Amino acid sequence: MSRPSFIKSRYNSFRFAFNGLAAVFRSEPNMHLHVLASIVVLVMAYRFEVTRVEWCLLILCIGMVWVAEIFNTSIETLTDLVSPEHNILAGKTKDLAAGAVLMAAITAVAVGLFIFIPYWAEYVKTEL
Ligand SMILES: Nc1ncnc2c1ncn2[C@@H]1O[C@H](COP(=O)(O)OP(=O)(O)OP(=O)(O)O)[C@@H](O)[C@H]1O
Repeated sequence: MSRPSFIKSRYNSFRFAFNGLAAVFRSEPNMHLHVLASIVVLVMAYRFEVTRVEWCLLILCIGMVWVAEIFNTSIETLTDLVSPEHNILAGKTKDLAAGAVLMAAITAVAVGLFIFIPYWAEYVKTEL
């Protein structure tokens, strides 16, 4: 059997990765919440004209939460495959993965508050 060309195999890698992204969006209600939160944050960042460094921090936080959720979904899927029956270690594995998402989300909220509180305070002072 001939090996696929370099370009074809790279193309397939990207296609599989996008399939994975699409699967998370289809199957995970939590991902819909992350997307909604990301849109709210990006709109606020645009509205308040945050600095270039603040844009970078916000985008990093959004990416961190999305990546954590995608890994969480991957770990849940693998755990269900390996241990469909009740098992303490399977439960611990899923709890750890969910804990990672929570930690990422808490970090993102903390960064968001540090960035936006001064803008909110300025808005309240000048507009209300
Ligand atoms: N096979 C199992 N053995 C033991 N406990 C399990 C098992 N599967 C799930 N659990 C427990 O139930 C919890 C929820 O598992 P579930 O697979 O429903 O995740 P989920 O609620 O869909 O997570 P998410 O909301 O992140 O998608 C786990 O965190 C774990 O504590």
